[in-house]
Amino acid sequence: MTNSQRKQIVGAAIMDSLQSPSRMLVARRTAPEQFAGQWEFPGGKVEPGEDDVEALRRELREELGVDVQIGAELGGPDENGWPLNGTAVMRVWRAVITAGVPAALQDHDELRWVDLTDPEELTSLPWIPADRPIVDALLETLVSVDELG
Ligand SMILES: Nc1nc2c([nH]c(=O)n2[C@H]2C[C@H](O)[C@@H](COP(=O)(O)OP(=O)(O)OP(=O)(O)O)O2)c(=O)[nH]1
Repeated sequence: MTNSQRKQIVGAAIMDSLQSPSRMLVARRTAPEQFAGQWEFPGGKVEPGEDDVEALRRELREELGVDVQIGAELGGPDENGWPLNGTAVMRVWRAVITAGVPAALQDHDELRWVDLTDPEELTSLPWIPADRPIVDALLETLVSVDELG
């Protein structure tokens, strides 16, 4: 399957700080049935004609009611990010909230700020299975920043 046939999804790892993150905002999906009750990075599909980052800003406004500053991308194994299934791939950026208080306005029934200093708080959540490698990669980057002091 070529890149143009794959659905491009964008997601945000919303943290309390881009420089020294200690908490991340995660969201529990309500639909479709196969994902309901599972945790994810807020975001969604890029619409035709939309830029990826623009799409992420729109999704975060619609779903959570927040504006964000977008930080560095968490690069995945694919040039378009992280493969989700046979037909979709997701780019993920670190982000911080610049306006608004996040609320589960659409697509989610719970939001949670998880403590990144206790990785188990993050890894013990029932994530969408395709997100597990992304969560692991994110935790790895936090460890390496820590080790560098
Ligand atoms: N937002 C998001 N979607 C994910 C993640 N992991 C994962 O497999 N997905 C899948 C679930 C969906 O099949 C797809 C995202 O579609 P979506 O339903 O959130 O997109 P959308 O808000 O634009 O939805 P819609 O317009 O179709 O209602 O990617 C993740 O961490 N975040």
